[in-house]
Amino acid sequence: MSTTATPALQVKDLGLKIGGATILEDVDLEVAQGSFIGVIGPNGAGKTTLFNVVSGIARPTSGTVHLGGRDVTGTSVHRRARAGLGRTFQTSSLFPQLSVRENVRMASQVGLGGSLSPWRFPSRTDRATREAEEHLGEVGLGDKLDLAAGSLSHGDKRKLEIAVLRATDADVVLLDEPMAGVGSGDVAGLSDTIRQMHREKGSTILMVEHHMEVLLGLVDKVAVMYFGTIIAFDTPDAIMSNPTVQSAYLGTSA
Ligand SMILES: Nc1ncnc2c1ncn2[C@@H]1O[C@H](COP(=O)(O)OP(=O)(O)OP(=O)(O)O)[C@@H](O)[C@H]1O
Repeated sequence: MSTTATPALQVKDLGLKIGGATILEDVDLEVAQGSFIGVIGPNGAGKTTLFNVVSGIARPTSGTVHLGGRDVTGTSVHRRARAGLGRTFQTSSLFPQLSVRENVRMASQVGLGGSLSPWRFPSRTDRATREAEEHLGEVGLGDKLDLAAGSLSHGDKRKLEIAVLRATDADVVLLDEPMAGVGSGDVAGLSDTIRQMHREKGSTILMVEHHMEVLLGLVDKVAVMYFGTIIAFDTPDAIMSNPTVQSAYLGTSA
């Protein structure tokens, strides 16, 4: 199989049972390299759980996860991050007391192959700082480098998370509701930032987002989850006119 034909991410027959409850069942998804996939579905459909299984936070009870053709099903979160997987969470994962620059610099340092010990690779640390400032300029936080991350507005925190992701140099990026809690004035800017990350870096992106207008404006394909499984995976137009999707999820208000 040629490299370009290898999917960036492949989940096969994925299942997760917790206690007596089936959270995921028979989830199959093949994501081509460089594509941008939206993941939608009603509350509790299993979207975040799928991201948790893909990133290694949760272990599936059946099925496999492959990243770039490599089986990572039993591996740790850390190992998957090293294999090029990055993600954001519904709630922020920033270091609130550290500066905006420092949050991204640490990610850059790791992305450059260094450790988190600044005294061990001083030259890399300098490069990491330069890169961090570049990424922060790209997301529109160039004038907030020295502020504590915790003092930023919600919209700016989400931009900072995107800058952190860019710095980690992740090939496959999972964005979990990046627009949640973002004010209407920040939605377009954040959406542009995500689009830019996808286009310039060629990252493969999977994004859970309830803000349908934003999602449909960004993605190539949409996966629809319903009761722990994927009931449709197609282009936005095909999804919007799919009768199964309409009756299961979108309803008459779509
Ligand atoms: N650790 C757990 N223990 C028990 N049930 C869980 C656990 N994690 C998730 N669930 C259940 O699994 C189902 C799927 O949850 P999940 O958060 O993945 O849904 P979601 O599609 O992301 O929802 P939302 O859009 O509201 O974020 C829910 O019914 C949830 O209560």
